[in-house]
Amino acid sequence: MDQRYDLVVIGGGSGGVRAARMSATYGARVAIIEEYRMGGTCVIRGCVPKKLFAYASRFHESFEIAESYGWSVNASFDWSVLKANKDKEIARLERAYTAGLDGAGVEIIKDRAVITGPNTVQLQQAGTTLEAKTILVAAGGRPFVPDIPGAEYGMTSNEAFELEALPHSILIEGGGYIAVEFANIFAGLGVHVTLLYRGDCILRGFEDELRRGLEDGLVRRGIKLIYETNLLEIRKSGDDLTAVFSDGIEAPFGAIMFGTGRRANTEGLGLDTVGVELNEDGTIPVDTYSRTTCPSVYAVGDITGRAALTPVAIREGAAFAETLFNDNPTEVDLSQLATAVFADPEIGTIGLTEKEAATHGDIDIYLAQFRPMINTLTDRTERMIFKLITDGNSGKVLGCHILGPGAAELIQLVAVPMGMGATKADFNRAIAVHPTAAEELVTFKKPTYSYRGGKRVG
Ligand SMILES: Cc1cc2nc3c(=O)[nH]c(=O)nc-3n(C[C@H](O)[C@H](O)[C@H](O)COP(=O)(O)OP(=O)(O)OC[C@H]3O[C@@H](n4cnc5c(N)ncnc54)[C@H](O)[C@@H]3O)c2cc1C
Ligand SMILES: NC(=O)c1ccc[n+]([C@@H]2O[C@H](COP(=O)([O-])OP(=O)(O)OC[C@H]3O[C@@H](n4cnc5c(N)ncnc54)[C@H](O)[C@@H]3O)[C@@H](O)[C@H]2O)c1
Repeated sequence: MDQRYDLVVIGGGSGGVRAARMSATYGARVAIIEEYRMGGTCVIRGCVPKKLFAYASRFHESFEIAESYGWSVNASFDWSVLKANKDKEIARLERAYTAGLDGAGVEIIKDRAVITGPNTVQLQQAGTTLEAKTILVAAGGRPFVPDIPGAEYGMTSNEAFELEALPHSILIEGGGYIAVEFANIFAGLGVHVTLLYRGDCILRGFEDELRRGLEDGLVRRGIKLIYETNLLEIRKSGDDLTAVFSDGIEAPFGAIMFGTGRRANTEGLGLDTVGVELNEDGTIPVDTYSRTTCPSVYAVGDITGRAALTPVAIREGAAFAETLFNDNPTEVDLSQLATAVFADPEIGTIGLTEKEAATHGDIDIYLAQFRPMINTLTDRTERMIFKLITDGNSGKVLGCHILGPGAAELIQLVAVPMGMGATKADFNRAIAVHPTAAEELVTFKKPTYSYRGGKRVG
């Protein structure tokens, strides 16, 4: 076999697959190397199975509301059915990803790759070496587990997707996306959940009202929150695990999960042999064309530490292929990123938070908090939140933050006018769709309050 390629891609996840497929479509001879399953984190043990589990966990709430609308529901839940159906769907997606690469003429290699030179990649099992004009590193990341005694008894999101049975209770450490989303999933499926976070409120960096609103939602769903505390040790005690906390308290749980962040898969990849510099956290610094410090080596996706989101990895992979194999230099603009937290209630967010915007000049804040209509026949007091942040002079929308049902879908659409530089007047030109929650975005008459000269007024 002739093993010389225009491009060798390391990692068959969101970024690598998109780059490989597009580059091959533009006529490049491409090989992609994947050591685990084609599709990577998002498809196999990230966004997709997580969202399927989130759907499963939400039926519980719907059944509760249903009674206020006259329905009687006698429901039970079987984890093994959900797990089997999830596995089937993930296997289908994996086949679809493989077929897409095949169809584009990409050579798929199942092995572990190590870079051995600026133009060579070694396959660890096969023991052979591939030659490539360009190497694209799209090897993603893996869960980070704090180094504490008994950490091996805990699990991460990887194992949470493969559980044979649900635990009776779970302690989840962390206050970010994964910890919060999994706390919701497990609670919605009937597990007693405790969320342990070292800070003073979940989702640091998100808009304050949304953090507090989601926190209320978690508590309402029976999730116990422990703040400003760390997990110091895990001990096995019979079928359970004992958690030892930094305040000296010990408590038993059916399972313990770490949602304590992720690290780039740069270790043992041979990057040092070709002079690719790394950031302190192990990610690969790249320029706006995804170039590393070695001219023949590029990097996209989570491994670059830009933004660990699937659509970002895909956009970076596509821009790489455009630049190198379609003679169309394309930079990736990550200045306005919409993102969602698939919890209950849901968060959708884009642009500057109030705190960030207030340091940029005069701004106006439009804030609405109300019970979503579906709750009105129920005794649920939970509120929906819409916050728009606009430039005090031009009216340009700088940030939009939504908490409540459908927030992820809503923020996707808000991202379009915001990308076009829309102002509040542009939003107001749209006639409301009634009765909807999102009509708030086009019917705000005047700011709820403002900042002038960095000080809050009104
Ligand atoms: C639980 C969870 C939920 C998530 N939910 C969302 C969400 O809802 N929305 C969202 O946008 N993002 C979400 N993400 C993030 C998203 O999954 C990642 O941003 C995305 O998968 C990154 O793609 P990537 O191509 O950079 O890397 P990956 O998808 O991680 O792919 C890297 C691949 O490289 C392989 N690999 C690594 N080293 C080697 C080697 N040496 N040789 C061969 N192969 C190698 C790995 O096996 C892996 O398949 C979630 C992540 C997790 C963990
Ligand atoms: N809905 C989505 O789009 C989605 C969902 C899941 C993951 N993701 C992506 O994956 C990335 C990783 O998610 P994540 O939740 O693992 O990371 P994260 O950075 O969002 O959260 C990590 C949490 O762990 C805590 N932590 C870190 N080190 C710790 C330690 N030593 N001890 C105790 N606590 C510690 C942090 O304070 C933080 O609260 C996210 O940043 C996001 O980009 C996105």
